[in-house]
Amino acid sequence: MGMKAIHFGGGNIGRGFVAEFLHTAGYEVVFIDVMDNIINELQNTKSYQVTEVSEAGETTKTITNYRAINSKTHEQDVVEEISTADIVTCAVGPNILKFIAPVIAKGIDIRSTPKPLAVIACENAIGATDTLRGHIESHTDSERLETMGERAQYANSAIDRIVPAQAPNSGLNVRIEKFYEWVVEKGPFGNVGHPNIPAIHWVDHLEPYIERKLFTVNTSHATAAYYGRYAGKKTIAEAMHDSYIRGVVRDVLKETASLIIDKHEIEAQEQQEYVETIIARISNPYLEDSVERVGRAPVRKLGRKERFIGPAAQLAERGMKYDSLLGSVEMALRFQNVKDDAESVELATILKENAPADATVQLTGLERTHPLFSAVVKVVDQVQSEAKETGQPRI
Ligand SMILES: NC(=O)C1=CN([C@@H]2O[C@H](COP(=O)(O)OP(=O)(O)OC[C@H]3O[C@@H](n4cnc5c(N)ncnc54)[C@H](O)[C@@H]3O)[C@@H](O)[C@H]2O)C=CC1
Ligand SMILES: O=P(O)(O)OC[C@H]1O[C@](O)(CO)[C@@H](O)[C@@H]1O
Repeated sequence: MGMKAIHFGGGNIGRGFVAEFLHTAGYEVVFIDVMDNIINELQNTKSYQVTEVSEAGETTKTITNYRAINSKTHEQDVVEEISTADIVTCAVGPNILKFIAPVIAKGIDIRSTPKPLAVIACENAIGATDTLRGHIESHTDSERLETMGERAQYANSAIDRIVPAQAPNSGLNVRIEKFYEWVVEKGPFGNVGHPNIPAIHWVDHLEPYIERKLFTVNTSHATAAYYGRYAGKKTIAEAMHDSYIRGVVRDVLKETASLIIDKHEIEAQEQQEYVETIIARISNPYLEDSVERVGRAPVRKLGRKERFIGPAAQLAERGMKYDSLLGSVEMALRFQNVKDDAESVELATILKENAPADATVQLTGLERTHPLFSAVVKVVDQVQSEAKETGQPRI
């Protein structure tokens, strides 16, 4: 029998990144989603196209050999597919992991195949597979936990590829950048060995890769989005074309680079080259990526281990400079009441209903005794005061 991958989330990264590389590696991909339109399209087509766009032109790949199941309406089918699969991946968003865990737990529990299932969460978050595993284990009978390792192995990953929102008439087809990076820890697979997926870079220690990625790509991208929206820019490319915003992004990246070089002993020259690649990537005018997509979910992005507070906290602990990152935090706090973004409404409510220190704790999870805490409280206070004066954040 051929290899089978179950992939949760038939969205942009699901179709344009994970499924592409699973398909190339020879897997049949079974997409699981909760959106009727995506499931229907996947069920009613035999192929879709992934087009890489860059100044060098366009390259198109055709993805075939997939099926799709709606987990909202056909949960038992999903459980059975998981029980005979080789790998489970997901790209649903870090906040959704808890919702997909129960069905994965049921599928793992009834497995009787000799090889354990490989589970790899593909989200923009540190330790996303660990988070998913925690939810799966909490939906597994305690007496079954001891033997879980015979049925499933869990590996964290870092994924990087810019997949903007797609044009409304594009159906399943996805336009993406050429660049990609998929790094996964290999230790958890032990003697069983990791899955054979050529696109994956297997490493012993993931932390340097995921921190470098999150604190360079995502920090700079989100900084451009929040400053860009504040300045009335529509796309990230437009924001990066603005010399002031470009300068701010560079200043922020100097701070995160100093952490990455100091903590992970990455050579300064290597980090500088990485930074230049990322600035070129996020400035790509062919991607038409909106500031709202890249800024989406500001509450998650202001989190303790996330792209701003994560590096700023570590810099503060080391007595190093972090004030440009605070500028990004300030702009993120102004991403309030944005259309179709529930977290931007939640952000506005939290800022409205709480004193600065309480709002800081609630949003960032920073400990009140942390060396970064008072600096963030000041920024929160500043944004709240503007709203009190004008009825809304300055924008
Ligand atoms: N778009 C990008 O450039 C990148 C995104 N990522 C990460 O990949 C993840 C997905 O992002 P996108 O693909 O851009 O988002 P998306 O919104 O295009 O796709 C998410 C998909 O998950 C589905 N979904 C939601 N709840 C579900 C559930 N309970 N069960 C099954 N499916 C469910 C949605 O219907 C949607 O199709 C996020 O964690 C994001 O941070 C990482 C790198 C790049
Ligand atoms: O939901 P998030 O964390 O913004 O994830 C999507 C982000 O990931 C990236 O693709 C980088 O890998 C950004 O382009 C994009 O904004």
